[in-house]
Amino acid sequence: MSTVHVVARIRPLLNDETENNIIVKAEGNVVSIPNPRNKDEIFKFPFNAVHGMEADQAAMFSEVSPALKHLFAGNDVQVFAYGVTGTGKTHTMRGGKQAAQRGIIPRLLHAIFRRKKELEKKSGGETKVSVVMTYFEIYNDKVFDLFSPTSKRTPAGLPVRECDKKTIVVGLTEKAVSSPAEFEELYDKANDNRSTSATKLNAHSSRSHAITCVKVIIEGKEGTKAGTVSAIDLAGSEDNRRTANDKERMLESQSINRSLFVLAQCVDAIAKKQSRIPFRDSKMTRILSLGQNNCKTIMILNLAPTVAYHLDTISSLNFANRAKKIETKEVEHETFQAPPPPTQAQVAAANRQPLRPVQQPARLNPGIKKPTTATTTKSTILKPKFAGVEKKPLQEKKPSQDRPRLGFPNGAQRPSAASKPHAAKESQKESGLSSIQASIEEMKANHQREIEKLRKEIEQTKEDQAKKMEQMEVDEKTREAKMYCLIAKQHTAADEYEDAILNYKLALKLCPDHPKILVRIKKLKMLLRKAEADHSGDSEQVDNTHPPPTNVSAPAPKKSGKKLSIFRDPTPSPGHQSIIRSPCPNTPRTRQIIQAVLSESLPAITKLAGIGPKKAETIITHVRGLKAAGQTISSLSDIMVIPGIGKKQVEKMQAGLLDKENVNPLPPISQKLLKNIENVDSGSVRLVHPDTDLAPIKTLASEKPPRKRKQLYALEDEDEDAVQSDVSEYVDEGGPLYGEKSPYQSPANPIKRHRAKMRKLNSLELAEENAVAV
Ligand SMILES: Nc1ncnc2c1ncn2[C@@H]1O[C@H](COP(=O)(O)OP(=O)(O)OP(=O)(O)O)[C@@H](O)[C@H]1O
Repeated sequence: MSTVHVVARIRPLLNDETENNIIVKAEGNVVSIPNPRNKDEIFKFPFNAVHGMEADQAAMFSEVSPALKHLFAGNDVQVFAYGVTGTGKTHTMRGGKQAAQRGIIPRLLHAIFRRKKELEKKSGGETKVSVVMTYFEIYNDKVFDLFSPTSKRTPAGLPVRECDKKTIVVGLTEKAVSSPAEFEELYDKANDNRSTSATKLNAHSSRSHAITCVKVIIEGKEGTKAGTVSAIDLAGSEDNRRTANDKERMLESQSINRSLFVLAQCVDAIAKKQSRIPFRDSKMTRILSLGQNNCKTIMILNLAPTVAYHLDTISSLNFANRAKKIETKEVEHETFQAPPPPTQAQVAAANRQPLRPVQQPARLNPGIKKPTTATTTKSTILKPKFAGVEKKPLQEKKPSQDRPRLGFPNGAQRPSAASKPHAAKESQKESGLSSIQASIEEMKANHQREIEKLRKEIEQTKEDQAKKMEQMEVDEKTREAKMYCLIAKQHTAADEYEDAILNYKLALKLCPDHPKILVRIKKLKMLLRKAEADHSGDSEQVDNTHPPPTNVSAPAPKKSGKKLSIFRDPTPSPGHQSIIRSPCPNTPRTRQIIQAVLSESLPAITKLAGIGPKKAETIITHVRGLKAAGQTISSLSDIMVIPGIGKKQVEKMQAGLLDKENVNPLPPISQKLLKNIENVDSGSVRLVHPDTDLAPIKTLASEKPPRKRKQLYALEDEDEDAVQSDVSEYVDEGGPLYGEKSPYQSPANPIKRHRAKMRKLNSLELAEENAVAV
């Protein structure tokens, strides 16, 4: 009976690691590491051997080579490397290509072939040694043959079966190997099939547990015996907060961590001598069957020296501390006569010995004797001298002679356990205590990490909520500002610049310093100033130059946008043609409505859409009242306030006019223009604003009057359009304020406006020509 032989190896510093970060030290056969919670307290973990950073590959193999004797005696040997990712497991087991860098597995094979040669030579050819090999990996809890190409893999992997209480991988390729060179070739090729990837912690991280099984069959005079050495390069546990793994790597990592967790649980259960050991919870533990295989087991504990791995290193040390207590019985295989050539199942079966926990031998393998108390005692006595953690403070405070102390000063040697059984017991107790203490520390640290994580998550959630609230506020403001802008546009469309400015100012309060709103306000203010300035001058001009139409009084210009009007120069010089543009208060449609209203004529007013005789009478009464008070109607808003006439009614009137215009083949504008041209006197052009109610001139009806009307409308509406279009463009630009199109968007887009301008120029030229011709 022997325990698992645990050898710790501390890897050297990597390029990105510095000496002042070293915390793990090799002191004889003890690994020392500070308590993560209290740096002054040093934990000490004794093992069968400890190799420091300077240890080479040959030194590591020296820990394994004695097991060759057992192998050639027909025993099984198991070597496995355990440790966190990036601690040097693959380096230890496989190593590099150069002879000095070769790891345990190639060195084992070389040693096997050397011994084979010696044996065969010594026996004078009577003994024949053959070597058969299988190599497979457990990736995401599935078994894949590394001797067969990855393209031949099935998604489910190879099945694992229990046969005669042994774990067998069905369908593995067995390769007979006759020389080290042949092995090297096979091994290198198979390693290409192994699942490795770059992670943040290791550029060539093993994503699987790789298991190399080498069966040595010795045929001699006395019969045949076979021993198998299994070398296992376990994948490393990973802290996924540090790996920055992607989705695929995370899945691998979860599988790796899970299988290692099950392994730790198995080790715990074995150490506590529990009846149920959860081997079947993962394929790796099923195949590894730690402590159940009656074979010599060597565990290489790979450690990183730096503080970055502090907690992981403590976790690994605890695991190894428990694993070293696992007892295994080395059972020599029965020698048998004339063996048939090994079948695939037999080779696989031979990879594992009958498994049974030492404490329940009868249950799993009734053929093997239950260990006696004496055996157990012997095993206990052979426990390492240094057992567990040294607790300096405790030791200094309570140096009582009567009470057993919890630790020893650094470097102090406990008397040999074999010579002093009482001391050995004490040492065992202390070891147990210190390992419990280390576990508690580890648990505390884990809890602390969890709490930290939760705290961060809560903070993050709070931050997110605050951001959401802020965003909601901004959205609300934007919505409100949008509304104000739309109202402002509506006012702009109705030439109510003051109201428009007011609404833009309200929008500006919600979106301070918004450049486009500022520009809009500036423009509107300019327009307002101009309209006010024009108001006085223009009304005089209109009054002077054009008497009001017979039945419609002229509209009074209100604070409104600049409109273009073409009128006769009051003092034209003979032979001189002049075209003078003057601002005009309202759009033609608005003016038409105002004219009708001011006409106080029942038929003219009832012509307006939605106005019946009753409403017309109300309007006439209202207008007369105003006139009596020395006031007049000068804008649509003046009409809106007439009792019984609201905003909707005015919109109806506008819509009605629009419809009429669309069906009228010869609208008054063109007629007015032509009449004026006809009436031109002494060579000067007289183009009037098309408000005058003139009779149609049929002779010139062929000049596509609707187009002319449009041209003039475009001409007159140009500035208003520009404002509207700007607002629309503003909306179209999808600035922070405006997400949707305004229903008040200008009908004329920039191209149309440009075309209208061109048409306007053409029409003016045409008008001039016509005037001259007349
Ligand atoms: N003893 C050593 N001497 C020199 N370099 C080493 C030693 N041990 C490890 N390294 C280097 O450390 C790095 C990580 O080693 P390795 O890939 O063997 O880690 P691992 O434990 O197998 O990681 P994983 O579990 O992710 O596969 C490699 O670059 C390796 O060369």
